[in-house]
Amino acid sequence: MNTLKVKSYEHSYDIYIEKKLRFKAGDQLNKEYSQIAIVTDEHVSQLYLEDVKQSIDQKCKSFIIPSGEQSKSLTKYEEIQKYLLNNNFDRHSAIIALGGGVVGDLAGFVAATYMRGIDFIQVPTTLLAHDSSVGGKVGINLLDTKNILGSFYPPQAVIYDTEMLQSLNEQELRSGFAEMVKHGFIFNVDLLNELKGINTIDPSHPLFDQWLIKSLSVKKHFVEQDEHEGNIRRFLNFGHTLGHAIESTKSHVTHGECVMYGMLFAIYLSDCINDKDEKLFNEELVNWVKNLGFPLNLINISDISTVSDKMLNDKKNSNQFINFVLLNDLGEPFVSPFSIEKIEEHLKAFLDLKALKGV
Ligand SMILES: O=C(O)C(=O)C[C@@H](O)[C@H](O)[C@H](O)COP(=O)(O)O
Repeated sequence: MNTLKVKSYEHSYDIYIEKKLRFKAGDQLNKEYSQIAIVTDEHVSQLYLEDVKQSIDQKCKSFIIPSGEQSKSLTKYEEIQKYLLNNNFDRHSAIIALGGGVVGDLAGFVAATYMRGIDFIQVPTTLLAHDSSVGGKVGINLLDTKNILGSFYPPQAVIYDTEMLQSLNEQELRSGFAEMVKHGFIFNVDLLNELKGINTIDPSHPLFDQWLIKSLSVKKHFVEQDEHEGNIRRFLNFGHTLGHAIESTKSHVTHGECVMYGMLFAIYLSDCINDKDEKLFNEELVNWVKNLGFPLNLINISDISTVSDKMLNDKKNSNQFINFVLLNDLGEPFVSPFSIEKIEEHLKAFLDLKALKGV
């Protein structure tokens, strides 16, 4: 089995990566708990809840939430807390988050705050969750603003059965793939080049698990050095400043699709700042992204004021300046502050690019 150990202030934890791991998820729990609540969503529960439940030889209940981002809410947070309380979950109990980023973020935040913190274990079922299940960021949305209530609360373990990725649809695969590409852009250029060699996202590709491990290793690299995002962890937010703003205003697009669009803008912005002859934003990049099926028409001129308003709520901001993660070069991220007026100007020019308009 492939294992990555992640160091954390609280405790170190392992990421286990192997096909069919859901059938032996229970073996990776290294404690006897008084009770376990598996939090999952309507879709995943039908596919994998029984497999995971059966692998656990401990007292186990389940709580099922509606699938989708709207579940990352105060209402669902409160419902799960009440469920735990009404079912006498104590400090020696645990939560297993079985699902994608929504389940992991919500269940993790519940675990972080119930009785001031109980154990939680991430069992990611999506490609996107390779990113969200590692690093301890847990939280929910408020008033359409992404992840604005939350905490850093590392899991006890991440149990990743990559066979489950085969049940994802194209849009879900794209969503997670964007985060793998992000890890390539900000740190592992070899990974980026390998990913650029493919034109379909296929989790049964013989190298897919290895790419995933490389991507997880980039995440590990940043979170181990700056767990609470005082400095370099901000680089993991590449593409998210615009990405989150778009995501909170559109319902039909996924997190990763918005992040990919946000990365394209950040790359364009990097070129404007760097003023080098060789541009990072080029037609080849746009065509690759387009051929993978990423939507490149997520916003138009009339959306600019709405998304820039949303960007003002970004957690990286300081003194009304929007801190964008940009690239000096591939694998060389840095953070640069912009006024909202400057960003709006750049966004207008970006939307006017021929490469984007041609789609
Ligand atoms: O782990 C991080 O740090 C990241 O920024 C990774 C992001 O890909 C992830 O989407 C994260 O949840 C975003 O966090 P936020 O602080 O921007 O809400």
